[in-house]
Parts: sequence; C-alpha cells; structure tokens
Amino acid sequence: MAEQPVFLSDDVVARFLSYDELIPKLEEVLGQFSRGVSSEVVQPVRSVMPIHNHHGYLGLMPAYIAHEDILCTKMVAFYRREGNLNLPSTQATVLLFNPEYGNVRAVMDGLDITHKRTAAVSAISAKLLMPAQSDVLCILGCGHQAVSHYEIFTRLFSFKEVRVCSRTLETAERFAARVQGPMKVFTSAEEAVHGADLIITVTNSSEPVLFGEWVKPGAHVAAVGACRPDWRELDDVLMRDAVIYVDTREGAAVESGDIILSGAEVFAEVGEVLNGTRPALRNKTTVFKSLGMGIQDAVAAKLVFDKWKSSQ
Ligand SMILES: NC(=O)c1ccc[n+]([C@@H]2O[C@H](COP(=O)([O-])OP(=O)(O)OC[C@H]3O[C@@H](n4cnc5c(N)ncnc54)[C@H](O)[C@@H]3O)[C@@H](O)[C@H]2O)c1
Ligand SMILES: O=C(O)[C@@H]1CCCCN1
Repeated sequence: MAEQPVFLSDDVVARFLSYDELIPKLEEVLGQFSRGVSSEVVQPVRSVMPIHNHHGYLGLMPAYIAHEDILCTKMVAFYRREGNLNLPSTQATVLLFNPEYGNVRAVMDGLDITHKRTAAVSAISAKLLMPAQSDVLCILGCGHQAVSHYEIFTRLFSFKEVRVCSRTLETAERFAARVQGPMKVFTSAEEAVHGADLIITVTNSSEPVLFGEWVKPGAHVAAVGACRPDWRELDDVLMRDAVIYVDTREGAAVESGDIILSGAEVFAEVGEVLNGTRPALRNKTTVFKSLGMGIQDAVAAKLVFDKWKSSQ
C-alpha cells in the first residue's frame, strides 16, 4: 500500500530549507531547463485561473525533473489587494509525489518555499548581471518578498547602503523593524533609486513603479512582481533601454506585462547564462524579469522532504 502523505507546516518547512543548499540546486536546474531537453525537465507554462469575486488568481505549477525523479506541483493563489491589507496577497501549497506510484508523499505549506526560492533566483541573476562594483541596493516594495530578498542579498553581497521604499511609509517602517540590519527608508521611489547599482522591485502594483529615466546606466534590476500580462512594474523606457533576461522565455511571452506590453525582446534565460550559451552583459543596464517556475519549487520541496525524513 502507498505511504500516507505527511503534512509539513510553514515553520517546519522554514526550519529545513536553507539558502546554502537551495542556491546550488536552483543553479543546476535552471541550467538544465535552459538546455531544452524536454524529457529531462518537464515544466509546462503554469495555468492561471481568475478568482473574479476576490481580485485573485489560482496558478497550477507542475514539474517533473527526470534525473532526480522529482514530481511536484505547487498551487498558488495570489491577489491584488487594494483595500484590505490584512488579507494575504499570496498563499501556496506544494504537493510532492512519489513519481513511480503517483501518490502524494508530502503536502507542504508553500509560502517559505516561495519566498526563499524567488529571492535565491534573484540573487543568482544578480551574481551574474550586477555591476562588478555594486555599492547601493534599493528595494521597492516592503512585503514578504522584500524580507527574503533583503536577507539573502545582504548575506551574499556587501553594500555600502541599502535603501527601501514602499507605497506607504508605514509598510516601509514595519519592514525596517522586521529585518535585522541597516537600511534607509525613503518616501520617494525616485530618490531611493537615484544612483543605485542594484534595484529590486517586489511590489504588487499593476502600474509601473520604476522608470528608466531614474535608473543609473549599467545598473541591474531584478523585477519580481507584475506576473500578469496586463500588469507592469517597469516602464517602456527601461524595458527598451535594458538588456532583458528572464527565467523562462515561454512564461515571459504569456505572463509578463512588462515584456508583452513594451514589446521588449528577451535576450536570454538566466539558465542560458549559467550554461555559458548566452553572455552576461554586466556593463549594460540589465533587467531580470522573474515570474517563478515550478521546477524551483520542486527542488526546494525535495530538499525539505529529504531533510525532514532524515530527522525522523
Ligand atoms: N517572480 C516570482 O517568482 C514571484 C514569487 C512570489 C511572488 N511574486 C510577486 O511578487 C510581488 C510581491 O509579493 P509579496 O508576497 O512580497 O507581496 P506583499 O503583498 O507581501 O508585498 C507587496 C508590497 O508592495 C508594496 N507596493 C504596492 N504598490 C506599490 C508601489 N506602487 N510602490 C511601491 N511599493 C508598492 C506594498 O505596500 C507591499 O509592501 C507580488 O506581485 C507577487 O505576486 C513573484
Ligand atoms: O511563482 C510563484 O510562486 C509566483 C506566485 C505569485 C504570482 C507569480 N508567481
């Protein structure tokens, strides 16, 4: 008889998921994905269904990684929260399967996985694309993703200054109280961005929050929000002037309003840069447009499950 699934709550997942193990696994799987051998890494573009009554969407993100025999799917609900900020903007559940039988081995809360793997992939892109001398980091948006991005970026790189700015001063100050470490809170996004070498956009805005004329030439932008074809975080000037990198070309062509509506051309997938088949143009202004991939959740879920299992 098939084993019964275990449920791993968010705090258990958080305890077993470390960036140190996650980052090399993500680099490996992003490279494999971009080699394009479809039988090795299977990941269809996620299907996304609207939840009309609540200004939300439900995304289904299946993935199979053949050589590691990982079969997984994440279900993620995400919302545009205009008014009630007490409601969460993202909820996620990850199912890890036994690929041979098809039964579910583990049901995991998917929030910590989503926060860490997204920040880790942005850090991988930054390692490849940010200016060699990067002194100033600027984070626009002060929610959950801002926290995980702050954590990993300040751990991996050393900045002379970290700036944050959100839609309201209150959310930026709440963020500053929540994370450990120095930062300057700005009330103007334009002032926060001025002179920054590395800019992370992690907002739930559907209108541009970052404008090309503010961005220092040669800077790197990791753009994490705007995951719908009619949502924007970046304006046309930035999209036109920068070299555009993505996690998946296929996903970007279907889901990224910044790419679709600006008509910008995608230069490369981050996996192609990791594989050495496309260059990292560090000296140019670069944008990494992140949308999130099921394979990223799959490698994270397997790490968590294996560690949990060996702790039993
Ligand atoms: N690319 C990926 O893999 C991936 C993964 C998870 C989440 N996301 C997306 O990342 C974004 C952030 O997610 P989160 O969980 O941190 O959300 P969150 O709701 O916790 O935080 C969003 C933050 O954006 C701020 N904000 C909204 N409009 C703004 C504006 N115009 N200027 C500055 N700040 C503004 C809000 O005040 C809030 O601090 C969402 O769009 C989410 O869908 C992407
Ligand atoms: O890949 C993800 O997990 C996210 C969830 C929210 C919307 C965008 N993509």
